[in-house]
Amino acid sequence: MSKFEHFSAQMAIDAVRKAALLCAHVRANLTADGALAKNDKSPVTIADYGSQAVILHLLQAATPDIPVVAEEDADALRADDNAALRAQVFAEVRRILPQLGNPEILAAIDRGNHTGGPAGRFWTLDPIDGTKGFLRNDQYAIALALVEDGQPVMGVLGCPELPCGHEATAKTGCLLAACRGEGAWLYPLDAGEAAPVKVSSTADTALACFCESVESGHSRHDWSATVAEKLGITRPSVRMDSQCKYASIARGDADIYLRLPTRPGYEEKIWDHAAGCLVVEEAGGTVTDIRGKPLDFSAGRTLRHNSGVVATNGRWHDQVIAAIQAATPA
Ligand SMILES: Nc1ncnc2c1ncn2[C@@H]1O[C@H](COP(=O)(O)O)[C@@H](OP(=O)(O)O)[C@H]1O
Ligand SMILES: [Mg+2]
Ligand SMILES: [Mg+2]
Ligand SMILES: [Mg+2]
Repeated sequence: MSKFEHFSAQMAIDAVRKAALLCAHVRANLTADGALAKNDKSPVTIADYGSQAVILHLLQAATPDIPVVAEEDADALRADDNAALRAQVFAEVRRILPQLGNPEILAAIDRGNHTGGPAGRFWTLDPIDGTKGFLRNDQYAIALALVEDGQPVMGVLGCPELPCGHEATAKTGCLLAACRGEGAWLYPLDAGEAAPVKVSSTADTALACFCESVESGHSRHDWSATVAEKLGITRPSVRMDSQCKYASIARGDADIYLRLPTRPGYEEKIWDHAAGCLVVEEAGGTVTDIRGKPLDFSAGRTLRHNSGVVATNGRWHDQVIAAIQAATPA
């Protein structure tokens, strides 16, 4: 791995940790006026904006020439109607980066407008993945990846509500990081030593544990139930918000992650998958779309050449793809 990648991985981990502090503080104090509905009706909160401001400011300082594809922009925050929410975003960001002025915070959020594409390097950020989970006090993730010539080469997943291990004493909050060709690593979210992670070695699909979105609007639960039946899986699915599902596959907690399209034409967003996909691949797993095609991060802000997502421990990925195809709803 190049010196640049080592440097950018350390910096990305540090940026995600800082954003996680902001998210935890917002969540502990969140009220109904801390969220807005975007044009597509999906929610966005003080913490989504704050996390994006913190990370994009730090990326600008460290890698000023690398553009960013991020989920949010500051348009709604600038509206007169949202003055109270805007003030809360400013206050939360300054708890983490006290020197930042209001215009710099808005400018940092707006740095995420790159179009992506096949050539060169860009960052992609989901400041909070699983905003609906965040609002429900369930799982959420902060996902940052570096994409080079259409391939994720470094990825960091901050998972503030995911326990760091299986022991009863395990701390809540972990972070997974991967660089292409270097494996995947698990860190405590706050600070501490890294340990390598590996996908499960479950050899029989019937014994697999599968996970999917909590939201039936994001992944078809009836379709996945039929797939599970075809694979002989008897355990019910584990429903979990956010890229914590990728973290679960990478750590071997679950064996299959199914994201089955709810409607034709929905294009998955690159920030919803880049970091998670690399972490799973580097932990030894396989990630494709529902037809078995690799995810194509070179097509812009979305995965428009793909449909849905399937991540597994890699042992019987083709069998899972075949079951999905055989169970395609009418
Ligand atoms: N119809 C749809 N199909 C698939 N994903 C969708 C979707 N509508 C929204 N999403 C994405 O689902 C993500 C959450 O995934 P999950 O259900 O696994 O928690 C959202 O990320 P955000 O929460 O960052 O907006 C959003 O980008
Ligand atoms: Mg969103
Ligand atoms: Mg997301
Ligand atoms: Mg998001």
